[in-house]
Amino acid sequence: QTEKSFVSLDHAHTHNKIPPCATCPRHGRCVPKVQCPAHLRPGSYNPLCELDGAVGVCCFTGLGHAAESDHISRSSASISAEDIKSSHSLSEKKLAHCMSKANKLLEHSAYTVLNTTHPSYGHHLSVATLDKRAATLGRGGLLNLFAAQELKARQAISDEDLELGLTGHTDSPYCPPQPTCTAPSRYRSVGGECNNPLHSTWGAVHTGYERLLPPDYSDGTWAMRTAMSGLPLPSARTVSSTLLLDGTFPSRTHNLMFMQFGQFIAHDTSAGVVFTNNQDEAISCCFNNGEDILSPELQHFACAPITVAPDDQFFGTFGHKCINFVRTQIAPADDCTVGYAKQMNGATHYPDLSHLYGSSQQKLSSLRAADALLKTFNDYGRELPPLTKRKECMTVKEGAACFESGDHHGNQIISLTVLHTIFTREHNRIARALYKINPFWDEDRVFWETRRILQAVYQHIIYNEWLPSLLGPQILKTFGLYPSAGYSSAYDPHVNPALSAEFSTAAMRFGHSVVDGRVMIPSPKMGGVYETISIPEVMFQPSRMRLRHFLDRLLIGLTTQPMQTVDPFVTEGLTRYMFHGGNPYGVDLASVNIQRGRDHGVRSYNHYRQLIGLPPYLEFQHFAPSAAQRLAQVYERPEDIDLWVGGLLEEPVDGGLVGPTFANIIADQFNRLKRGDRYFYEHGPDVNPGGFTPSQLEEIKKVTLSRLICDNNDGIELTSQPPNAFLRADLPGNEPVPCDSPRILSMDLNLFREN
Ligand code: HEM
Ligand SMILES: [Ca+2]
Repeated sequence: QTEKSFVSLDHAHTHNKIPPCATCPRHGRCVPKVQCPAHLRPGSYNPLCELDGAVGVCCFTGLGHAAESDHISRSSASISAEDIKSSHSLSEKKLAHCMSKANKLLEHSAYTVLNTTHPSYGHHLSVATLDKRAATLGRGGLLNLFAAQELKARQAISDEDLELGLTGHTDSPYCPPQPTCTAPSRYRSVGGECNNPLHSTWGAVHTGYERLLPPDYSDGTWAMRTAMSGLPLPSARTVSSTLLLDGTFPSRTHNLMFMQFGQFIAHDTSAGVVFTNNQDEAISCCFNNGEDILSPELQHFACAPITVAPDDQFFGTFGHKCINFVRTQIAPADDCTVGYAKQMNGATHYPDLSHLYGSSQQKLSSLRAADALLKTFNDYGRELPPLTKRKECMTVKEGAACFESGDHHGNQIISLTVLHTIFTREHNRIARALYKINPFWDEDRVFWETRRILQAVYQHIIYNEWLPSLLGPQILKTFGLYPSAGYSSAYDPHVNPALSAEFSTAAMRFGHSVVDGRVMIPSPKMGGVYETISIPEVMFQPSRMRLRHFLDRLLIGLTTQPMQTVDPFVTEGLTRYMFHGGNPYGVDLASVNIQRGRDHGVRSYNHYRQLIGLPPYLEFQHFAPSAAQRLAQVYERPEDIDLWVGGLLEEPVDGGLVGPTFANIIADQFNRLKRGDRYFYEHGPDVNPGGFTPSQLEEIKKVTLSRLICDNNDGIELTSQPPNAFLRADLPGNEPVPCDSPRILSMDLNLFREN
């Protein structure tokens, strides 16, 4: 009874027609609820307010979890020097113990190292980094975490302080090196440092994901989430196989290019870095390729294998009881404080094409060619990304091609490799043009100017084309995501742009639901379909890129073929056969997503409903009847439901593709990636050291993804494009037009002539 009345009360609160106050008292700011976690805290004072046609809350704490008064009264609470000293020495001991155990495991490599022919190796390739710096920082992150655990055990930090992040005066044993930021640079740094002059590491590579709500670790610091009852949660595989079935529901409006560009953005902004063993090899947590869970003595401390039930309809038939899963490394806090675990992002958080240019100077140098160009592989006149010598592909076939990229997973699926190709070619196209326009510029100048322009073009495509067709008009307005007429005045140096754990482990993974298990390769000249590819055949196997007609045909296919709708249906290409290579089974991405959310301590779905101002679902019956029964079959209580699962079950918001919970989490993220990025393309020279002139900005804003496709295809079969590259080509008004049509504008690079 009490629970029910809480729901209806909350409902009334959300749907108040006229918010009680239009302006906030006491210098509070009116923000969307998702950006003010304090409004959920008992006793917190956050009156409602009007926000561009939506209801927001007056916020006094910003994105911090703690209420205003907590900060003032408790952040200065000091912990005794004695406690800090012993926490440091104990954490050193604990780390040494972990490392020595990990070293011992090397002696049992037949069990503890993942076989490179196993499907999970493809998963490993997707989430490991080759950057040596990550390992050093990851070790520091662990050391600091162990210190926090020790302080908690001694009750020197209370559970609540830990949860609210009130450890500001607690020195950590490891302090990450700080970048030195000299005079503001006209160009974004490669690793994302020095964007914000006051917080030089905000948004930089190898820093932690932030969170919208305090974590739900079962020990308060790092242990995987458990059920409300304290029992283990249902196996991620059981949730996946019961709730996330295969099914084909093509979108009536959006095409596969929308899906593919989404993954492209995801890889730019998010690349969780998993632990590797002490020789940088892939860790195996399963026995004999999945026959069973590895015995605890042989498990690496970062193992969190997914249990497969014996009656599993798919993996059970192979006698599997285990899906490999390795946890994400922890990033040390840049202000040298201890606290709960924040996972490490191996990409720069900004959408800055770090997956094209790399997130380190070293990587960038390896990708650069002479004359300000990016290296390419000239395949009989067709420019492809450079071939890689690293073992990055899942095939050993003679003549197989595999390509380099700024990150390490440009080959994950061939349609992604296609976008890497288009952006590599666009870089080289712009660089060649700038050389002609500014013949006195040196090579470096041309390179960095080209990168600056291409990053702007790409951000414009995200904010002008991709987001609007994802989120619907109301959310775009509320979160200020529409491009402006001229410069934007949104920059706010107090906004941390870092990705949220909720965005990267759940909301942005809506994309896994829109993947189609089959990609049609049309045959434009003959009409009809030339080939239908089952997607696992082209994961880490991009050799078809070398076929003369392939790129053009796939580009046409991606704009023609509908994507799948956002719903609880995920193709078997991802849930059964992903990365199968030569094996009859692959990895289940849906269970990996669920396990990753638990690994990152993401709270359960209901917490985020409340965060965005919706009533929690306290009974399974609150969900659609088809889902309710299945949910009740696997979860003990509705309060246990994983965020990614709950989000996929929602009906889309008006004019958008995802439900309100994902829409708010995604909108918050892109709002912070705009307001918290000094180099955001629309920010003028008053704040942006790389700001464009008004007329240059006007040119940049003419560019669409269709323009990029028109300018960088092979010209063999592709001569026209739908004006909106993310909508189906058979949608009235979006029929393909010739590439020189005024409906697909070009930017005039002459505006970039230096006088
Ligand atoms: C096209 C086929 C795709 C494949 C094979 C694929 C595969 C994967 C894999 C293996 C991971 C790592 C999972 C983990 O260990 O946590 C991942 C992560 C992720 N995927 Fe996908 N994905 C695909 C498409 C997409 C799309 C279309 C989107 C978005 C629109 C997307 C968004 C993400 C995000 C945000 C992550 C988290 C990245 C990180 O921080 O590690 N993916 N995907
Ligand atoms: Ca980036």
